[in-house]
Amino acid sequence: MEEIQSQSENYRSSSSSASSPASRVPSSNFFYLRKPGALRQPISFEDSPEWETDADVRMEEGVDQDSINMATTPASPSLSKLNSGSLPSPPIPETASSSVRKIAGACVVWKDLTVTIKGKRKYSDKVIKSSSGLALPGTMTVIMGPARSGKSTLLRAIAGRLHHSAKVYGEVFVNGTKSPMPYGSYGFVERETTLIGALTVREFLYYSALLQLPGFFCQKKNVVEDAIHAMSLTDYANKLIGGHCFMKGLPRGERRRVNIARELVMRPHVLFIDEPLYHLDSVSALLMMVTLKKLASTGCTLIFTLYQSSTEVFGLFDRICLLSNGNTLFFGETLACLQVRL
Ligand SMILES: Nc1ncnc2c1ncn2[C@@H]1O[C@H](COP(=O)(O)OP(=O)(O)OP(=O)(O)O)[C@@H](O)[C@H]1O
Repeated sequence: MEEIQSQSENYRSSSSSASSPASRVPSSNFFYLRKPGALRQPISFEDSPEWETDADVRMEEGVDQDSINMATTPASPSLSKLNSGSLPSPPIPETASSSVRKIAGACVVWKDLTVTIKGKRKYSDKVIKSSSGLALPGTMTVIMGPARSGKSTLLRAIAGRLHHSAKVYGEVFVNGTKSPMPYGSYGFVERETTLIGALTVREFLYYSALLQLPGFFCQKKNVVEDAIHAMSLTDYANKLIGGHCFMKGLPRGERRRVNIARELVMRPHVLFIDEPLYHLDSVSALLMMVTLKKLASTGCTLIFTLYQSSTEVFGLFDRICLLSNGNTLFFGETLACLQVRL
């Protein structure tokens, strides 16, 4: 809890100016109800969320990808421990992370989040009870727990994407500012999404970029190629997504990667994923997690839910939020979780 408090203060002072409205917001027992337009204050990111500015620079100057936007992100404090610890963690190819474009992640802090959801007549019991935690740039934070423990609800509450029948109490700070994240600054991958089976992976991502992003078509080519590269989809880029009628489709793992790549074309600072390993076998799950780890190493803040994980996959997480029936049993570094007796 002290870590959460200090990180929140740290980012508030470093990312927001002295006159930031965030410093004027009462920090305790503040009723946080999401309303359109309410509490809108600019969130300070280390680089601009306007992706096309960077694309312009790269196209016009032909600069190497890594030299653009070398925003420094705090290294994962627990990664070194994990690698030196007893947990086996699969090797992450150095070349892959070094060739992927850098993204400035954001520090996300949630404090005393409580969620109630309206049933048929009245607001039900609390689905999430006073949960607190944080996710840092360049790290993977996982929300774990048994079925119906409230994982998806907590993820949605942090992202500000709960249904209007839900009431949220508590606070969420992004880089020290209590404000909904602006369009394009974050991505949210649903558990099950629809892909267009008649298109190839590359075509599908182009269409997504065309629909989601402003700017010229040629600028979007770069972000699409970046997303394909980041999700290790190069071998599948020209293959049909398929999967409808009698057409054989991409394997499940690759379909999930396409879902995530679709959000990556926005170059989000924070990426939320509901169950990235949904319906994946153990090998695909491990490969997916290694890809996500590489993505996090580019600077992006990753927050996702998981129902279960193998030991190898578990060793890749930086922080874990353990839920049971809406209660947060544990929040902290993954290694520390193994030493706690619940
Ligand atoms: N829209 C809703 N209306 C009513 N109750 C809901 C709604 N969404 C979630 N709940 C309730 O909140 C609780 C937690 O649901 P949630 O989907 O967040 O859990 P979960 O841990 O993600 O579960 P699973 O992994 O099985 O999807 C459940 O008891 C569920 O019935």
